Amino acid sequence: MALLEVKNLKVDFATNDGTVQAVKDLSYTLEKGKTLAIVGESGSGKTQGAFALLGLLPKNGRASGSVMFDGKEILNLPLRDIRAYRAARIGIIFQDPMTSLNPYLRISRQMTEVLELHKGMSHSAALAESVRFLDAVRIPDAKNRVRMYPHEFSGGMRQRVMIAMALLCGPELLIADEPTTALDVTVQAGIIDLLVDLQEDFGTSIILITHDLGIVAGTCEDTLVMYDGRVMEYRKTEALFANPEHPYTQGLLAAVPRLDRKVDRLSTVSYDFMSARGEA
Ligand SMILES: Nc1ncnc2c1ncn2[C@@H]1O[C@H](COP(=O)(O)OP(=O)(O)OP(=O)(O)O)[C@@H](O)[C@H]1O
Repeated sequence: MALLEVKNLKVDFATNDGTVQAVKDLSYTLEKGKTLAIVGESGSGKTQGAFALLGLLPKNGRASGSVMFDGKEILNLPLRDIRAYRAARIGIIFQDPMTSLNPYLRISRQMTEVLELHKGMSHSAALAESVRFLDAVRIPDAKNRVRMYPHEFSGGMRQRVMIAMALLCGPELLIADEPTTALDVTVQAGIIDLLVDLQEDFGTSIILITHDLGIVAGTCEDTLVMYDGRVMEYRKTEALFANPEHPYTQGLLAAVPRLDRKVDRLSTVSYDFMSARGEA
């Protein structure tokens, strides 16, 4: 059974000028432990299509269609029911870590609260677990840094903290919405590499939302290309890169560093990543 099955998802927004159809028809399937990239230009409906799964749409938004998670319909569940899925079974990381991190609370407090609430852990066990997760996302000196406030971390480190928080309760699915867009290129490579490693270690399924096809190759098994709220192309990433069928995908690929230079690009990324390990 698939972990996530999205069928004919639609998202509409009521505005003063009428209805905006942000997502017109979105269907895909994600198996356990697999990684799917959802790619498309700004405004194509990637984010709202993911927010709809978790009941995170803005107030004027309405979703219809079907979202089966682990065999159960979760679309439009009452808030208290969908909250049981958020964090515990489905984690989300945003482009800007400060969307999820409270600037006024130490990281330790923010992480331990989640574990105490969702896992019923004692404070000392939750603190030890928080340090373990900060270690897992390669925050040096996690034992001491856990006491810091978000602003005391660099952008790349804050993104790592948010990944640690999203993984804390062992979610089966992690939705990463443009997780590296705000970061510079070397730090981006480190974060993507980290996600791939964590996916292997924790067996978490990942949906990676991005406008950048360049970070998808070598990261995600499947790629779904969205344009104007619809699926343009949905295939194995390798096949899509080798032979893009849809003219829109061909255009997106043309905007990525040239395919015939792919090997150069990848080796540059891995080189950058080595130096990025000591980053931030
Ligand atoms: N609250 C809202 N009211 C009306 N329209 C909205 C609202 N939120 C989003 N939209 C519209 O929905 C469409 C899809 O937005 P969405 O954020 O999903 O795009 P995206 O592909 O994720 O783009 P980006 O990469 O810029 O985040 C856009 O046209 C956007 O203007």
